[in-house]
Amino acid sequence: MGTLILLRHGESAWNARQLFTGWTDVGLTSHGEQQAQRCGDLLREAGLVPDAVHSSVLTRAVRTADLVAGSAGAHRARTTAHWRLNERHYGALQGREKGDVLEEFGEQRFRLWRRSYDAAPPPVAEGAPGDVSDDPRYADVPRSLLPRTESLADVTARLLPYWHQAVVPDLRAGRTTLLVAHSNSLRALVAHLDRMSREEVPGLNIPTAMPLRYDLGEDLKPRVRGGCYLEPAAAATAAAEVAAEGFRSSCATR
Ligand SMILES: O=C(O)[C@H](O)COP(=O)(O)O
Repeated sequence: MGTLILLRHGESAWNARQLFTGWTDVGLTSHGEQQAQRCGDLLREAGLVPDAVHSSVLTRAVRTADLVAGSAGAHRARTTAHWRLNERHYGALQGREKGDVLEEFGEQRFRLWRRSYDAAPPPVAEGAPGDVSDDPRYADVPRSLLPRTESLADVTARLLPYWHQAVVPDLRAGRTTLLVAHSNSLRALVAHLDRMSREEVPGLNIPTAMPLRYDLGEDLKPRVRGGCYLEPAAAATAAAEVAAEGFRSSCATR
């Protein structure tokens, strides 16, 4: 089996402002671009130059994948972008500041919407910003499959067909396979690979631009549960920062 590298895109313009993003198509900040290039360097130094690259269709992931492949020297890698790897559709929360949502709805609801397995935020209304049914980028996707909100369970259900049909064959062919996606599409995949219980899922946070290596057996079971970050200490710090998003310190200024 080839090695799997999971990577959340570099910092996006809306990550920097702590806005719920979901399917909103925002670009990387210059810091995010640098992070992506550095990830490519890390992969090259670790001997993990990708043979195959999969990303979502959202610009922040596509751009990250390009930058990583470029700096890793993966010039012959086959790259594919697919909507099934997109971020979770964050429904009516898209565009809202995380701290404001926490303040308005309280911690319990905020945590439920953000980190539970089953709960979905309120959907966007038909035709409202965030409704992608008329977006030409998704013209080939049956309308019934295009979400207006999603729980992590919904993300898992739409992601797994792509995982089995497109990513697993690369791994079985022995390819080093880079999958560039998002906070919640990666949480869905990690929870699936690690066979996480519902109770474990809320504690899982994926930092931006931290390559996470998985070596899987023929049965697709990870050899090391949770995988191995190439930079474990930095990844743990960054994951704790992700978990704390929305919770403003008492001396924060707005
Ligand atoms: O879509 C988003 O808002 C970001 O990708 C992060 O999502 P998170 O708050 O669930 O980590």
